[in-house]
Amino acid sequence: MTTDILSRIVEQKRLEVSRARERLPETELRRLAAAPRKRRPFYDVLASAGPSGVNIIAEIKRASPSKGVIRSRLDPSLYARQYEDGGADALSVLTDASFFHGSPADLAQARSAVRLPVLRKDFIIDAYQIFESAVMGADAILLIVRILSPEQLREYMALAKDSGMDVLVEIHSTSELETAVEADARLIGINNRNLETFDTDVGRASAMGGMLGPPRVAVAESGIRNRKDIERLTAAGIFNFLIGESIVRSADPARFIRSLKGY
Ligand SMILES: O=C(O)c1ccccc1NCC(=O)[C@H](O)[C@H](O)COP(=O)(O)O
Repeated sequence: MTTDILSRIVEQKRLEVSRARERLPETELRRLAAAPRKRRPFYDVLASAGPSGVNIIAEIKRASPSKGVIRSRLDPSLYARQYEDGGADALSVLTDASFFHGSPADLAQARSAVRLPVLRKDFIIDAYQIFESAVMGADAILLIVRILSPEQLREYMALAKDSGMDVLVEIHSTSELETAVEADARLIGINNRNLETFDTDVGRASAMGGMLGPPRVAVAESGIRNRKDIERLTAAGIFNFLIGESIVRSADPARFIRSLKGY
């Protein structure tokens, strides 16, 4: 059942976008997206390591295709505040409802509770979703190389930039890394999760992290469980970490984030 998870997610997104277009035409959404909004810098925060030498993007994640429900009764404002108290440098919020039980409201609530920049984590396959992200108040969006053509990747990066949002470009392989570099992505997320088996292997990010240098900044994503994983990756030159499940499952997220940062 896992083999085709990304195709199933993409198929569902196509349906959702076409329904959303019926409710709110793209011309109207674009008009709303053009309204000036103050965005918080995402790339700038992650471009250099803070005093701990480690930046954590802490994720609000209720459920996932690989693990089912992780934490159903999750108050996004409360979690966001705990993440900020623990020293998280940015937030990631899953807004997909069908597979991750998230919502745009989760993003809005989390963002309004803290001063951290917020990444909208979703599966963007249509320009409509970029305007949606801008209206939602996202400071950055995720673009996944595997589900976009190189032309779409460039176009969506430009649209995000026009709306003042940063972009995290996600890759799973060296050939996708080439596509990201050709599109001139500055923030590149190396996903440790194998989407066929759902296994995670931090060795994937540690192998590819060394291939990136300034102004390109690497973010290790998925399967990071403890300080030991972080140390392994910092030794490979990576200092940004996007972490969901292990933070959400911990009894004390603030304390857990401190421990990830080595405090
Ligand atoms: O988390 C999943 O099961 C998953 C399955 C298919 C596509 C994407 C998936 N996750 C999205 C993410 O990118 C993660 O939430 C993020 O990297 C954090 O991962 P983790 O720390 O392992 O929760």
